[in-house]
Amino acid sequence: MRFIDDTTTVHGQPARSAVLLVNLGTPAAPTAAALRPYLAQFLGDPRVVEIPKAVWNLILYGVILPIRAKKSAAKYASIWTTEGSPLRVHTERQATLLRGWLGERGLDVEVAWAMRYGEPSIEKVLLDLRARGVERLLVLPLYPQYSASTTATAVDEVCRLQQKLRNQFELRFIKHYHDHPAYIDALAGRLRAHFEQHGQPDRLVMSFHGVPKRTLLKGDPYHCECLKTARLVAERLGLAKGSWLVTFQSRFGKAEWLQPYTAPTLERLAREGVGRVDLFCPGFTSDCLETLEEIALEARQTFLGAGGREFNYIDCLNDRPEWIDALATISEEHGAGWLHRRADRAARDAEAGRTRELARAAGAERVAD
Ligand SMILES: C=CC1=C(C)c2cc3[nH]c(cc4nc(cc5[nH]c(cc1n2)c(C)c5CCC(=O)O)C(CCC(=O)O)=C4C)c(C)c3C=C
Ligand SMILES: [Fe+2]
Ligand SMILES: [Fe+2]
Repeated sequence: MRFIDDTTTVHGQPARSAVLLVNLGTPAAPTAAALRPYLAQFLGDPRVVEIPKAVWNLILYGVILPIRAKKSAAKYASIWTTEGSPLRVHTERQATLLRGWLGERGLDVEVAWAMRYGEPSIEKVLLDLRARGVERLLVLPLYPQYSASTTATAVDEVCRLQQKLRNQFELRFIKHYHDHPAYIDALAGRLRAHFEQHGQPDRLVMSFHGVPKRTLLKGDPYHCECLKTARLVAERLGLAKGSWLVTFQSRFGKAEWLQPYTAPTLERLAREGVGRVDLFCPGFTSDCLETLEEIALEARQTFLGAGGREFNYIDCLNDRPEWIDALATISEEHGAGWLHRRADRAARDAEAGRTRELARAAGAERVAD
């Protein structure tokens, strides 16, 4: 048996740590050709669509992909930037900034980022970290609320690769941080800044990505975690009861998803005479197709078209300092006493030197230079 790290593992590298940010993934280009493989991988994941493979593959390849690839490509084209897909741009920026923040806290860690679907794949990034001597890996999915369709599949994928490594990582996973004070503070800070600039709306809508309702009935805690996040944010800001509500967006397929749905709720609010709605998506840590197109463009039209007077979309946390600080705090807490620190770097380097000598003496072929 040949393990996939057999060509990358070397002896005598200083032990290193890394934080791996994992996000959902995004197509490489806003075209139907790029959407097809991305959607096929995403919607072909049995954690995402829980329909028996034989049946689902017929529907996916026969009906969904031919239509959706084209439709979604047009939507992506409407939000694409000169730097690429917003989700990718924000995720990369978060990783770069987080590395600096962790360094300031005395940690000696790399920060890598990977996508569950598309590129850079978890496989590619893990092998790269392996080759560079990363030993301890803290996996931080960029989903504050745990769901089987997002967090669990990212964990599955890391574990699938771990099975293929001769020299495995020492792993820690962050399951969720939907109620972590640093995350709640970052959300509250984002909203406070918005209200200071624009005043208070008649209604604040906090819209989360939906999931099929049956996953809640089967025990997925996602719904409860979304509600808790929203309640804690409202409490932190002292929002009056009735001035805010939670909705769920991005429904896919015909089955019932978590309710209330975002778009029909906006229509109802407009019909009831609510003049100004501000909409925030606390579960999305980066702006992406689902916020920039579905909410900032489409939902706005829905609300205004139904008679609403003013609709303000509030940007996600993206690269806001409070958010990067929260990511640093969450990483530091989960990696306490475990993630390597700058202070012991020299000792680790010296130790690696001794290991190299012994490996050479034992005739090991691959030794770090
Ligand atoms: C059965 C289908 C889907 C489930 C379940 C689902 C859960 C889920 N998704 C996110 C976050 C994001 N989803 C995004 C895009 C997206 N989601 C689905 C379907 C399901 N999501 C599709 C088909 C797509 C692709 C676009 C489209 O064709 O509509 C994105 C944006 C990606 C981007 O490139 O910008 C995010 C982010 C969560 C958090 C979640 C469950 C909790
Ligand atoms: Fe989604
Ligand atoms: Fe959508």
